Order: sequence, then C-alpha cells, then structure tokens
Amino acid sequence: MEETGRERKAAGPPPWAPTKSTVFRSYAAAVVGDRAEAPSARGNGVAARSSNLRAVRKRPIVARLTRDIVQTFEKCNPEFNYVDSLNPKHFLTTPAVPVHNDGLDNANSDLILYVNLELVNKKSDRRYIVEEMLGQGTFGQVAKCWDAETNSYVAVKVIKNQPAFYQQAIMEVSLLSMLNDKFDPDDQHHIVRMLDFFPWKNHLCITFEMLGHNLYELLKKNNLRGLQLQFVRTFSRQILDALIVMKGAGIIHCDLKPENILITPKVNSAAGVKVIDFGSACMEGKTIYSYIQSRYYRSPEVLLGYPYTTAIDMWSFGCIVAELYIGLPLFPGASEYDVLSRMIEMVGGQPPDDLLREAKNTRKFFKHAGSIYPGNEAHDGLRSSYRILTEDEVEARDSKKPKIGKWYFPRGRLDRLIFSYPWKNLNEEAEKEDCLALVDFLRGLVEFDPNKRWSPLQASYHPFITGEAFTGPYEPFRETPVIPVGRAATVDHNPGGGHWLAAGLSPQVVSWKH
Ligand SMILES: Nc1ncnc2c1ncn2[C@@H]1O[C@H](COP(=O)(O)OP(=O)(O)OP(=O)(O)O)[C@@H](O)[C@H]1O
Repeated sequence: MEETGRERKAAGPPPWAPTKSTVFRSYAAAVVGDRAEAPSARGNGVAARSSNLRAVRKRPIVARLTRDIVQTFEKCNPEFNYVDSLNPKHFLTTPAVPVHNDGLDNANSDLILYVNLELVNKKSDRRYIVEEMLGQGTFGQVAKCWDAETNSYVAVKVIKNQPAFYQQAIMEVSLLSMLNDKFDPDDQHHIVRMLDFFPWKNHLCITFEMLGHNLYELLKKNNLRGLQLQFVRTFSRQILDALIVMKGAGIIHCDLKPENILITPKVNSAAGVKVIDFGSACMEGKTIYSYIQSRYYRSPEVLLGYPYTTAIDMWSFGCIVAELYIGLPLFPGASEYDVLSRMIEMVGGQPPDDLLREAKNTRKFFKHAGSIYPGNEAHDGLRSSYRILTEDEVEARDSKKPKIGKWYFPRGRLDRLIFSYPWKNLNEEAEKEDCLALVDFLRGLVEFDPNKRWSPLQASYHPFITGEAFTGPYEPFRETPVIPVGRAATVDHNPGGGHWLAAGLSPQVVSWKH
C-alpha cells in the first residue's frame, strides 16, 4: 500500500555549509526535500506579531492605549465608526475559505483560526486567545494561545470537525489523562501535560503545556549533521523514561518520530524533551488499526501486518536515536518495500520465519523459497525459507516499479555508517568507545524479532544510557517469561503495570539526573 495519509509538504533544502563529503551533502538535501513536514505558520510576520503582543501585555500603559484604542480614535475623530465585522482578520488556517459548520470551518473540516480568536471552555469560562499556528496535522491544528487566567501560553489542539477524528481525540484525552494523573502525577517522566479539554463550535479542543521546537526542527537547525553524543544520550534517556511509563501503562504510542518529541523550556540550563501526540495511541492487546506509524519509523511487524505490541515504539525509538546521531533518517524509504529493503541491508538479517509465516502481508514483500535459503553476504549467512523479492519481481507482480528512494550515503551496515560518519570527530578513544556503545545500543532496538527487541526498561540499563564504561555486547536482564506474541494461545500484555512488578521495580525507581 502506498502512503495516503500522513503526507506532509517538503520543507525545502537546508542551508548546507561547506562539506567534507558531497555524498552526504546531497543526501541531506534530498532527505529534507523528501521528508514531508507539516506546514508551519511560524513565519517571520507571525513571530514579530507575537513578540509585539507580548510587549503589549507586559507594559500597562501600552496595554491601556491598545485596549481603549477605539475610544481614543473616536475622541480624535467623532466621525470614526468602528465596525467589528470590517476588521480584517489575520487568518492562520489554510485554506481559510468558509465551507462547513455555518462558515466556521474550511473544506477540510478545520476550524478557521485567526489571530485573537477566542476559544472558550464554557464550563469553566476559561478563555484561550489564539496567537499563532504551531502545526497543522492529520487530526487538526495546534495553535499557540494566551491563557488569560494563568497569564501564560498554552498549545491548543483543535480537532477536525469529523466523527472519526473526534473519537480518536477522545482516546488521546483518555490515554493522556491516565498517563498524566495515574502514572506520572509529578510530571517526572517526559510526557506532555494535558491541561484542559472542551468542545468549541463542534470542535474538540485539547490544551497542552507549551513546549518548544520538535527534534526534527532541531536537526534542521543543525544542518542535518546530527547532535553531539551527549545530547543524543540525554534525549534518548528521557524518551526511554517516557517509554518505560507508557509500557507500564500498557499504552502503545504508535507514532513516535522526531516531530513528536519536543524540547522543553530549559530548567537549570539543562536540555530536556517530552513526548507528545497520543492521537494515534492505543492500549496494548486492544489494537484496532493496522496502518499505523510514520513510514520511516514503521516497525517490521507493522509493515508485515503482524500483531503488534509496545515493541513497535522501541523500533521507532531506535530509528530516532540513530537519526539524532547522524542527523538523517535511518530508513528513508520511498515506499514500504524500500523501507523493508533498507532495514534488511543496513541491519542485516530479516524477520524470523515464524513471524513471516503468520504475518498478513508477507507475500507483498517476500518469496517463500520452499527450502532453506542459504543467504548471501548481505544477509550474514542467514538461513531462512523466505527471501525478499527483488525489485524486478515486485514490478512483474504489480505491473509497476516499486518506489525506491536514493541512497545518498554509502550503502552498507549501520555500524559502518556510524563510524564513517563525516561530521563526527572520532579522534578521542572515549568517543570511539561511546560510538561502540551506541552501535551496540541500536542493535537491541532495531531488532527484527519483536520478542527479542529490548524493552524500554532493558534498554535503560545499557551502558550507552547509564554512561558506564562499554566493555562488550550488552546482555539485558530477563524481564518476564517470553511468550512470543502471536505464537501463543494467550498473551499476557501486562496492561496494568505488571511489567514493573515483574522487574521488581516501581516507576519511581528508574530516574536519572538530567
Ligand atoms: N505542546 C506543544 N507545544 C508546542 N508545540 C506543539 C505542542 N503540541 C504540538 N505542537 C506542534 O504541533 C505539531 C502537531 O502536533 P501533533 O503531532 O500533536 O498534531 P497532529 O495533528 O497529530 O500532527 P501529525 O499529523 O503530524 O501527527 C507538532 O509537531 C508541534 O510542532
């Protein structure tokens, strides 16, 4: 299946500085062009206007003049006649042409937002004044709003006025309130805080704490050259912390990607991140959708149509960790076939045969070779009765070529990519050791077999995360008796925190100094 939803617009090439390798340069430029991004309205005009508004709020004399500006004009000119409807609105939503909902919504069922529009929680009479657009996504729009009651900014997600989106947003509200209130009451585990939710003009509005740029924006600011290892470690540690809590709650995020990890305002000058967007999340053991996760971060079991668990978030997490280091997506496939081929080539190996036997989409990507496939150099002497179809075989079957993206860095294994990455200066012994630890860390995350892939708690004890000396391949402790998912009659999904108990821990035990 080709991508339909979740397509985002190209962001344009980055301001690329003089390089060590033109191969990497063109790769980055193409990846930015290929990777679709939510159209952001953080234009200069909007930014300037918002800082003006802030200035107005802070200076009482200016605030008074501004508030009473109509009266002031009337005093100056008795013929001055202010009519609200003639006041030009600064629209933030595109398109801003009224179509549905008595002219309040556009053709996409998005509420047409404009600067100074008030979104009101009628129950509490709390008002949120729209100031700028933060993001327009699948489920609706996220606007930066001024909360007059707390004198602070919040991010308000205004869900599209359509039953399916409303239902999924209700799920987001219920899962996030459970995570916030029950599993992270003291806001220690890097999960966004939901502050309020209410209906407004047939749209569900969800209010969140205001956070900063997302990690993709951060990587772009850094010319897609990746972050220093210390930041990769800190961010990974914090995302893992959130994943431990989510697994404890039995929640699968289903859309973990750099765009959904936001930088928190600095506390004591320490960098921090939080996981956002539970709009695709579901409870483990109650999975409904099969078409989930953004393509670059989609796990093999989801691609193959196999029952999935919280392990799919660990796959996405592995892709994110690698991307933070190299600055570029690990598997930027132009189609699902391309993503799977890249996984096989870069990680080595392929999904285990019993998974391939049971998965719904195996025939889309693999050929059952009948007897044992002896493997080849690229597959590490793999022995399997399945092999991935060649491009020609896919073309012959589908009567069209599979979409294949360019390879802009030298083809090969992940470890080679990490060690040969031109922007890193691996002169120091300590840096080389850190890199070895990173490669070993990634090994346990981008593991084809979801039952062998490390859980967040197992990963959290890896030397790359703890900062201990890396002495050799990490062997995680055994967490729970392994009951292969989809290969057993009943599966204990640990929805209520059994994961913690099995490990003899409570969520509070695992905390790091950030
Ligand atoms: N709490 C927040 N603080 C600041 N910005 C935010 C916040 N929440 C969301 N955003 C911005 O809005 C964007 C879209 O948010 P979100 O992912 O929740 O919406 P979505 O409709 O589910 O989007 P998508 O379709 O991309 O998944 C984010 O990438 C981020 O840039």
